[in-house]
Amino acid sequence: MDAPLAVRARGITKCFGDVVALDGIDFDVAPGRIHGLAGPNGAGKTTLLGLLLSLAVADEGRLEILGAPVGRALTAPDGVSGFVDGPGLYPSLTARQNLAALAKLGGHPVGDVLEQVGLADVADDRVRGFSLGMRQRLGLAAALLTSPRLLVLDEPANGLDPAGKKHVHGVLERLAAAGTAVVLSSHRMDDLEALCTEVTILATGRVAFTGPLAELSAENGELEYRLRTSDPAAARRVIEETRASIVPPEPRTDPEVLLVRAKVPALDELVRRLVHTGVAVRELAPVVSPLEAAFLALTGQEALR
Ligand SMILES: Nc1ncnc2c1ncn2[C@@H]1O[C@H](COP(=O)(O)OP(=O)(O)OP(=O)(O)O)[C@@H](O)[C@H]1O
Repeated sequence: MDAPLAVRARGITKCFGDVVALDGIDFDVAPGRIHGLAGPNGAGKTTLLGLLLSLAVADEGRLEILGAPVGRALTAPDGVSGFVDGPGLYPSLTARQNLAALAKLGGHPVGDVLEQVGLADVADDRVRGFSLGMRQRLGLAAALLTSPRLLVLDEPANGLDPAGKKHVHGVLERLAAAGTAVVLSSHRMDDLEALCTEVTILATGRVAFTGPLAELSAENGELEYRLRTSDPAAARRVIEETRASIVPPEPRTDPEVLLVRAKVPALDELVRRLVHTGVAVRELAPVVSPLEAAFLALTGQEALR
């Protein structure tokens, strides 16, 4: 029999007084997937992650975690760990002491998880002196102590430098490859694109999109691209013969660069024609990534060029 879904949410609603933080949320996460949660400030991401960790209880709807219905108890089901609003750590204790305090609840050796998140060298330093990125990594280490089958992380890349981010992404990818489901929120669309195969986009407490990232790809809509060629005047003439269109330039746009709006098939046709005409393509890149474009469209926000 197939393993149960790590998360199955149907019609989840959560209010705080008059504020409807979540309004009929449906979404699924299968084992071994890294599922990204995106949405503007106040969209309900942290509230949803909190429900997955049993930090709060939904007002309405049905939530199943690792195949079992979630009741009203405010304790995370076995196999679930993570954090929202930053990891809870004791600043006066060292990294190792913080984990040792938590390890009483869990099974994984403290030294192993410190090694996994790249904090072995500072294991005996007090957390008070840790940077935001180091605290995030220590929070992840704490979540790994129990070898979770569902890992829930609110903005785990917050404060991480590029190397730290790469390291943390590697840890999460290895966990997912071993069958752990990871649900994480981020405001960085590039991080979500690098790490996740599926996303849920929330807008004012509702699901604007949930599913594979590939479904949000450029084929579903027109995107704007920066096009730099060896001959902008000739390129402009070629564009006019295709289904692509030229976007009027902003005053500060480099005159060598044309902004082109097109769907992927029209873009393919354009590149073929440019090459055929002897115009070299020196740069062709989306102004915003397909995920960011979808995010902005679905949440009613404007792209900045
Ligand atoms: N404990 C609470 N009491 C009252 N209102 C709350 C509480 N927690 C969340 N809210 C409200 O619920 C809505 C959703 O908040 P939530 O923190 O889940 O959004 P978010 O998507 O995580 O936002 P951000 O990106 O800013 O972290 C907001 O309107 C927020 O003000």
